[in-house]
Amino acid sequence: MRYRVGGIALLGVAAWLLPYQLDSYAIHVVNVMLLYALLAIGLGLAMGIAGQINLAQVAFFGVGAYVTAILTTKSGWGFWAAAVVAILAAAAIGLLVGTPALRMQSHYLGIVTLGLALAFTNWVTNSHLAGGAEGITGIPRPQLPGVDLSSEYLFYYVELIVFAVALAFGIFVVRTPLGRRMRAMRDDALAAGAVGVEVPMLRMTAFLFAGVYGGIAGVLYAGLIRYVAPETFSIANMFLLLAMVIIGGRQSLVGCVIGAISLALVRELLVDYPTYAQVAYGSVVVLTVVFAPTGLAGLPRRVTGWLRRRGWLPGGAATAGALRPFQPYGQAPAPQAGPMLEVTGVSKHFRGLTALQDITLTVPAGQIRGIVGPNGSGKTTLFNVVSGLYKPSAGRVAIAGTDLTAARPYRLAQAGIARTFQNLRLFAALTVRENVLVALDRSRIRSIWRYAVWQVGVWRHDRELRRRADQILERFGLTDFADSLPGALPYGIQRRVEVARAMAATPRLLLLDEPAAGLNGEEVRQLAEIVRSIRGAGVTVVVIEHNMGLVMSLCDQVTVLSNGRIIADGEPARVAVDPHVIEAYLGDSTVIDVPAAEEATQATEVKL
Ligand SMILES: Nc1ncnc2c1ncn2[C@@H]1O[C@H](COP(=O)(O)OP(=O)(O)OP(=O)(O)O)[C@@H](O)[C@H]1O
Repeated sequence: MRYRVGGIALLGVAAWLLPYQLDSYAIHVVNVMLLYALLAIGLGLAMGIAGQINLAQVAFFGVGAYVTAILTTKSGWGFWAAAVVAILAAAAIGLLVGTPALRMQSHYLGIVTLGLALAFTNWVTNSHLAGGAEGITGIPRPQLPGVDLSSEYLFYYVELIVFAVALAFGIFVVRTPLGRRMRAMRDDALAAGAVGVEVPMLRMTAFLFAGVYGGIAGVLYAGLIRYVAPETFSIANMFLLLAMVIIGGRQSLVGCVIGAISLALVRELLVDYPTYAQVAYGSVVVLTVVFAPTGLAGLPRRVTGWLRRRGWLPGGAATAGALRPFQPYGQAPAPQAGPMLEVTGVSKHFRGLTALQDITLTVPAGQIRGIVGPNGSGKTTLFNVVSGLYKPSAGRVAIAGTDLTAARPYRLAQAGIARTFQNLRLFAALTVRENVLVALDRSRIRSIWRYAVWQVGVWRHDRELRRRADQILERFGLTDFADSLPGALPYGIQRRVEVARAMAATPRLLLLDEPAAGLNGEEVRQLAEIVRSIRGAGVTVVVIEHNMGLVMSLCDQVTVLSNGRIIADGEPARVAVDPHVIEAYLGDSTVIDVPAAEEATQATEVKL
């Protein structure tokens, strides 16, 4: 930490003294470089951190610059008043461009945002108001009392301060709950929604940030160059910006800055060879994507990892440590009597296929309900409908008496549903602690104003969340793995992390989708203990399982699905000998071998 503060102070001093070493052309180059760095931070936040492909960053830049130019030259506004409106306009355009992200993602979103950026370039090229292809000249010099901003040397200091604040703010966002939720959304939007992350609003927030950073860069550009023209905001420059972010490392804001500065320098060196410059950028991007997908910023970690794997560097076993015993929850008073989950007449059709047909079931509060059935019988589809991932084609779902049919996953998570997934959906680029932290955080997107005006409050909230996350990790015996990435851990531990993450959301209803899949006999025994303790803490549990031993020993009641219909429902022992059930599983009436409850969780599992 001390080294880090020292390093930052040293960089600050170097940046402050830099103009003394530069001639007037060089300081101009540095000023333009800082603008690119600002744009790259905005793009890094939206694309690298939040995973929203944004090819309109150059248009946000243009909106900032053009609004300043138009208001100052055509309406006679002062520079700073125009600057405020320009940044607000860029933020609004950011939100507008972001709306397609509510419906589409990945390359589709890229194409749409690129289209909107092209529309902007076309508009400014053809608009009388924006000065057409010639652009707008005569933007007044920004005034600051006692500072002559017509000097590029002094303008550098304005840019430097804005840049330092913008970078510090970006890093603050990334390291606190908002950035963590954005990273979780980037890794797995579906799982993020299931732990209560307000995915649609968060996507818009990412574009809002991109718009604000673009707008600020645009205002500074207008103040620095005092002339705007369409070619500055062209698609070629958008790709240059994209290259900066990819080369630097889009998941690190410092990486984005390094990329922006490096490529702006290369651009300067190749300014007399524009054809070669394009080829050079393209080649460097391809080489980066192939050999260093995490960009320059990720290189040190990749190199040290490589050296460790070869034994040339000591330590580094991310998974070192032991899974400790689970510490049971305290006994909570029995939850209020009445149904926790009511599914009434639910059907789900996928084009021609009927995955669920008229499903009606009620799970009383405090019960452990098993859902079993042959492969493809509709169990996971039922979970997906209950947890809001699928809209039912018909029927309704109510949680504790409140109708929440087809509510969005994050709404259902906020209403008290948590779930795990059959194929484990942990946030791969977040540590185990961060996975738990995302679920713990109940703050709503409407409180993001605190990031702008009350950072201390955000920081305190984060510290409190970390304290609680460590308690949860301790309860689940995961303390030793708090800083590991989930992918580095054995499968059984990952399954436990997923249960811990679900419980961090303090649910009333926990849905476990095949929690014993891939676990050995001892791990299954521990899982049963954990689930019983969770129920003891007042949480209703619904569990999909193929391990009949576990179902028999754990569940109060079992519902059997076959071909999307309920074919049996009742006490485990009765259901297991139901001829319909046996027929559904085996296609004949051979009685299935069900272990007695007490030996049920032994390794003699009956896999159905
Ligand atoms: N998104 C989807 N699009 C089309 N068909 C789907 C979709 N999701 C599920 N299905 C189909 O619905 C049926 C039920 O699938 P589901 O995954 O719910 O079964 P399951 O009982 O959970 O099976 P398993 O035990 O193998 O997990 C299957 O035929 C499956 O192919």
